[in-house]
Amino acid sequence: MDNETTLSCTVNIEWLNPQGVVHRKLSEKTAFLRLIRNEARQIFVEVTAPKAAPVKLQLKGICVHKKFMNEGKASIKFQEIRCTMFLSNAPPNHLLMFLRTMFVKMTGEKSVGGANTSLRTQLLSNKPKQFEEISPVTSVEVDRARAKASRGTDTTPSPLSKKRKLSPRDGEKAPASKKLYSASPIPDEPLDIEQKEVMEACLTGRNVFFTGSAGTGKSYLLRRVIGALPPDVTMATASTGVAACHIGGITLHQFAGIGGGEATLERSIELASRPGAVTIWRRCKHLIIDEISMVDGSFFEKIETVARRIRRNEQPFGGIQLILCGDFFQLPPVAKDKTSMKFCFQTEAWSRCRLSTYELKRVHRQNDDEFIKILNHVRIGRVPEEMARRLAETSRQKIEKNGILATRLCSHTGDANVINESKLEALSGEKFVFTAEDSDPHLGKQIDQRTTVPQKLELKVGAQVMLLKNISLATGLVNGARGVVKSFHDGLPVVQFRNKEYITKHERWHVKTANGVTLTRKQVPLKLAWAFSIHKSQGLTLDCVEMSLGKVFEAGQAYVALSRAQSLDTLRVLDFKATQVWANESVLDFYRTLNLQMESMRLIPLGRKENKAKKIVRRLGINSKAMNKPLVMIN
Ligand SMILES: Nc1ncnc2c1ncn2[C@@H]1O[C@H](COP(=O)(O)OP(=O)(O)OP(=O)(O)O)[C@@H](O)[C@H]1O
Ligand SMILES: [Mg+2]
Repeated sequence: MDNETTLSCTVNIEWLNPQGVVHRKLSEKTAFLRLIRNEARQIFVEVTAPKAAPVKLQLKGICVHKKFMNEGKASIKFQEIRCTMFLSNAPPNHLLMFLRTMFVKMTGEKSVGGANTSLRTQLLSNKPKQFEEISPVTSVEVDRARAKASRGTDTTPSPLSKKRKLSPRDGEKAPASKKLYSASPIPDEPLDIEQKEVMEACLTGRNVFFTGSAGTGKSYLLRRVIGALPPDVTMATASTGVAACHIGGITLHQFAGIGGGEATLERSIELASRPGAVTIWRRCKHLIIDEISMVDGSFFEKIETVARRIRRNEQPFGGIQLILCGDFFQLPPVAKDKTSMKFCFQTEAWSRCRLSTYELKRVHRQNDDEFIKILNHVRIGRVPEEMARRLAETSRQKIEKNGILATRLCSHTGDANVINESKLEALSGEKFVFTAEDSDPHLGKQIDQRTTVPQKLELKVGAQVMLLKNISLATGLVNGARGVVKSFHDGLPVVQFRNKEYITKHERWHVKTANGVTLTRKQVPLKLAWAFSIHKSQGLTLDCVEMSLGKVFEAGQAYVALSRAQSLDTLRVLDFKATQVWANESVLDFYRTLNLQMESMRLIPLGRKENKAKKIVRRLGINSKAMNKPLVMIN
């Protein structure tokens, strides 16, 4: 497996002659890169591939193009030897770690007798010739490299900026790459122990389903799993557009290419056999689906068959690794006919996939124990009287701060739109209109489906807004932060957030379509936030929320709404009644069986676990119809 000093990916190397013509090439779909050091402490990157002789290139005077690092791509230009190495299809997080090690080691390298050792000194040296693998970076090295990089010393590798491309010998140092010199290049918190276990299972290639209550970090973990898999063969999807944006993916429907799923199986196979769709189906090795609770079981079954037929492989999903995540206690699939609706776990396809199942228990969204306890009861639809009273009491709370009003969560989408439009109209003052610049104006609809960034945004002073980009973690200017428009400066909105006033500027969003084309939208990072629908809020963490649950119409809808809040203090529930909260019976059965199986797994030695689990389920008379076959559990 890759670590900080090694990387597996596709590698293309081109050597140019003095006239700038390529005179030698190396092209390896799966190559292995290693950072090594010789006896003179010079650093090299070594490329090995199954059928080619190893290539060692000294990392000296290099320029690194890393703009597309998040897509698993980068290039390293070795200026002195006129050679460029193109890396692609690298797991983005591994690529980031690899480049960081390279930058830190090169920058931190002591120059006395080190990287700058002359050829003469080397030849005269009687040290035995040998290469050794570079050790992982330490925090001391990071600090030393950061300090040195800010001074722009000779050994600092440069990101390839526009300026350098024009005049590579201008001698001026490009700014050091902040991300690559940071203590933790992956800007998030470390995974907790349960999340790590799931991550490991996902990387072994097994089919995995992981669940857990709202806020246990399922989507967070999923983003990390996506970052650890090769992007060209990994399809990150979710059942809804908002959830897909949250993990930087596309909707499952967009991926499948069979329309809404109403077509017959034969017609669906025809649709998936069209040139664009078929390539995606054949290329895919890892299919990731977030918010699996909202995927209609019939659609899941259909795409499972389509996958086998298109890929001409009778293994479940035609041999694609499945990584599924979600909480079936949250919103069910949107179905016109409720009687025929089924959850994915009620299908034969689900059983065939023999999913290793995990449940995350540690809640990260809330850290208020009382609230977590209440939410756990709401989740299963059993709210004791004193908890119902506690929720009802929040109706009198004042949760507004600095003019930022609570976001109203509505059970119906139409209501949310009406509230936002009418509140904006009611404000006096000039209306400012911000129209997004799209890289391809004809594909604006596709960008709409892939981001929550509006094409047309109308604002006035006093408008309640939500931030749509991570600007600064330290000051709380993060995706989802709530604010109010204070004024306009040079035509751009100035927004008061909880702790900070911020003058917005245009930001860019890059989205990838199913066939790999990158589309860009440039817009101010805001959207109106007087109200959202509960369906659109699934998966989000919200700052300050208010709701009336009188009109909820789905099992789990009240749970989704309540669990968006981070604490009881930032929540206001108007007219709460315990009857507004209920769970679906099949879901309750599914989780009861799951818990029993998990419990039995813990008690019984490996090998006898499945039979014993079945026995327990039978003995307790639990309805196991919800699950056609026992799940495979991994301890
Ligand atoms: N290991 C972690 N350390 C710190 N914070 C974490 C960790 N995992 C998740 N979080 C934070 O917890 C919050 C909830 O995470 P996330 O949205 O992934 O939960 P979820 O299980 O997907 O919830 P939902 O079921 O509502 O979609 C986020 O703010 C996320 O950044
Ligand atoms: Mg989520």
